[in-house]
Amino acid sequence: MIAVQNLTKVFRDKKRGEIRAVDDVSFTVEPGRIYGLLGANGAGKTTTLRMLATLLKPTGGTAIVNGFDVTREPEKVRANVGFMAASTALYGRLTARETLVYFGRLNGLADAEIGARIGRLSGELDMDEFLDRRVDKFSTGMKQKVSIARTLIHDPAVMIFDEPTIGLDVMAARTIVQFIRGCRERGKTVVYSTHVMSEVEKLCDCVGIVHGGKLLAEGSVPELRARHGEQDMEEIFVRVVGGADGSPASGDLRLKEGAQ
Ligand SMILES: Nc1ncnc2c1ncn2[C@@H]1O[C@H](COP(=O)(O)OP(=O)(O)OP(=O)(O)O)[C@@H](O)[C@H]1O
Repeated sequence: MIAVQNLTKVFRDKKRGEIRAVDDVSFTVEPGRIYGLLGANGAGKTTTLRMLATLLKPTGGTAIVNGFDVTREPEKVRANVGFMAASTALYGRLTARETLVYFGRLNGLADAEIGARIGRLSGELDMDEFLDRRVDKFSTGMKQKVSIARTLIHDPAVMIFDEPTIGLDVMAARTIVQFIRGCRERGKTVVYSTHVMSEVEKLCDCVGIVHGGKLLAEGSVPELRARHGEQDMEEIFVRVVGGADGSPASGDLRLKEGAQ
């Protein structure tokens, strides 16, 4: 489970001054659920996920991940989390299998366990055909699959994906969406960031619309549709974000405040 309360991250930038990248954000994700952070470039998605994965320290607020506090117990959080960053790099000279063995050992797994995990992940992510080829010759989709498998080699309870299908073709993206659904079925707690509306519709049990570091609206896709009297997620997104930018206020802010 993930419980985020009033999470805030302020960066101090020489040129831009104080940037509230994440501003008083609260949400929870239960095991067996997928929470989607939906936002445009610069909304604060990556910063939120990096704090959950203990790669950045919050300026304020708390985040409890699988029972551990990201600030006070970062090692325990890391042991229970798999974080697939948009910028995950791979060693070009290793094969996919060597990469996974390497990260499995780094996570303290025994070789037999690593072998079993590779077999399972490779099947689920459709990697069998290129498992023993060098990573530097891989397509973007193949690399992304290796990145995901590498991130989840220790079978963590909490899985965090930062825009996992960005730049992928339809087939590779489908495999990854299918894979994330499978994680939910196995009871994992999944947080996922994207700006692709159709993926949110297909995948997320709950969607949080973020903009300017703030969580402006939250709910399942059917709830958001009913609240706005609108079927199209893109239209709902534009209304929520537009409301925050000064056009006639959307009801979401008030509804969220009312719910707290
Ligand atoms: N290390 C940093 N120093 C200063 N500002 C930062 C830093 N990291 C992020 N920011 C700023 O914080 C804000 C939120 O960035 P973030 O990367 O979290 O957004 P995002 O929603 O993930 O966007 P994208 O889809 O482009 O990845 C942006 O204004 C960004 O420029």
